Amino acid sequence: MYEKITPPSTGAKITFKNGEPVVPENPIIPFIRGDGTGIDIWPATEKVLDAAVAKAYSGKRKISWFRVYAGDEACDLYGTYQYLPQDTLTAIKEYGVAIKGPLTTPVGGGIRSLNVALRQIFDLYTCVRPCRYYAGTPSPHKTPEKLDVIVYRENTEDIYLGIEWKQGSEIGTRLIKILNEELIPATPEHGKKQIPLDAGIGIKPISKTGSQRLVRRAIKHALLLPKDKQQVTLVHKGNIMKYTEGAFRDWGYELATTEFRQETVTERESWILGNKEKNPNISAEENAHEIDPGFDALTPEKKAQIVKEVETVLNTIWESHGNGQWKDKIMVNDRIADSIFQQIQTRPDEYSILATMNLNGDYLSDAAAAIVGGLGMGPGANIGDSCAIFEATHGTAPKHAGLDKINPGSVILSGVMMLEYMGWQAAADLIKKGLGAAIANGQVTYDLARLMEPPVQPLKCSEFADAIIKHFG
Ligand SMILES: NC(=O)C1=CN([C@@H]2O[C@H](COP(=O)(O)OP(=O)(O)OC[C@H]3O[C@@H](n4cnc5c(N)ncnc54)[C@H](OP(=O)(O)O)[C@@H]3O)[C@@H](O)[C@H]2O)C=CC1
Ligand SMILES: O=C(O)CCC(=O)C(=O)O
Ligand SMILES: [Mg+2]
Repeated sequence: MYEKITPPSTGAKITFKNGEPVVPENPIIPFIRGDGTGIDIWPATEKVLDAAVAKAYSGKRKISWFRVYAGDEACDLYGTYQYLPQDTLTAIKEYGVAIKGPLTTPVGGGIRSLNVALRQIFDLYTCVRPCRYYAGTPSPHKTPEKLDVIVYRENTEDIYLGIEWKQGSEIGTRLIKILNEELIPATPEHGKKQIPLDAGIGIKPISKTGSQRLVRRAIKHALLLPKDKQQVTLVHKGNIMKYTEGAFRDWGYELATTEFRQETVTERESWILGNKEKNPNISAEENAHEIDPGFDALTPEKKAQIVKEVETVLNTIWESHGNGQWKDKIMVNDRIADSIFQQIQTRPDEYSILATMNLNGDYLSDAAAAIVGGLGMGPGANIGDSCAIFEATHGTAPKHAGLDKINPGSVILSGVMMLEYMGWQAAADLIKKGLGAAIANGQVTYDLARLMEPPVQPLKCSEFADAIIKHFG
């Protein structure tokens, strides 16, 4: 079955039932060490995860690690250009849950991202990246503790599908000509626009199915959060990209107000309901005026549309959501992408789950991680219906590779997410406790040490792992 790898001799497979993992006491879990700083981070992570599982379950549970290869390591073992060998794909498919270090992607040419390929091959359509603050973590922000968000990023489409043509390529030039000569002129809204003949071309597909399955998971997650965090914000640049990013927003609202009608309220609905609660005799027109500050300047058609929106909301959900009932529902709102980047800094406590398309989520998860201590503190998970691969938000950080210096926190916390996904909460809690205590004690790697006041002597990557284990208690 495998060409160059052998599964551990002990352990059993994780299986899936209705999209949920069924985990044996001794699961076999494939891991990819990763390029660059993977060489430092992975051993530290494995040590912490093993110690937590052993302590939490007194040796009754144990992970059997199965080393599989991708990236530079894979080329060393399997030969030139064998970046993602079939062995690795077979193992991940077979065992269902895996964890990986970062993998390098060259800029401007060369292979396409192996990280993205894994997400697409296994249809891991949800990328979950929580950004929360651990007490004592230094931050450039004054109130990092107010940020507690989870980026829910669509993980398989958008420009990450990787359908693009190089400037000057035969097909790219042909495509531009067809667009310029046939398709753009046939689309009146595009007027006389033309694409420069020396442009590179990329395709940005955003599908209704892809958007809604992501938002569905985000809403289901929100249902499990404490009441004050039950909110899903649809992040988009729909003012500019109307039929891709704007459609993502519209499909998100559509899903929320159909499949989850009893559980959700949209922000605009909450305003309409709130206005009627404050003034039971308010007319639909007055209500429309309140929810749209620019109402007076609108065209008659647009005004009529908003009045109709008010009437529809009151006719359809006043009974189930009115008289303050909406305050117990999941709030679904939306924010334009540039605005959310400043909002998570200026009003962090107003946000919870941020549902995004692929590119916006990629940017936003690094930005949010920076607020709570940097990329050394940014875990993640790629989740589908029958497979999950856990990995940090950050990349290979090549300049720090092999120095036993980098912060392993993000991959360790990705391991925590994996343990939680497996239902091994006691082990996950031990690691969170140990990590929090190490940080609060000033036992941190260089990235956090340099931000601390007064400055502390940084620990090595491996020493930080040991400090976490020591603080299990
Ligand atoms: N999922 C994946 O495997 C990903 C892979 N990549 C790939 O990684 C490669 C390098 O990308 P690059 O843009 O440099 O981004 P990186 O995330 O690898 O590193 C950028 C900087 O972030 C900081 N950083 C990263 N990881 C850590 C950590 N564990 N602890 C503390 N600080 C950290 C470092 O900052 P400082 O030096 O200031 O301390 C580092 O120089 C590229 O090939 C890219 O495609 C990128 C993202 C995700
Ligand atoms: O695959 C890569 O090289 C980069 C991907 C990335 O930045 C991410 O998923 O956050
Ligand atoms: Mg990224």
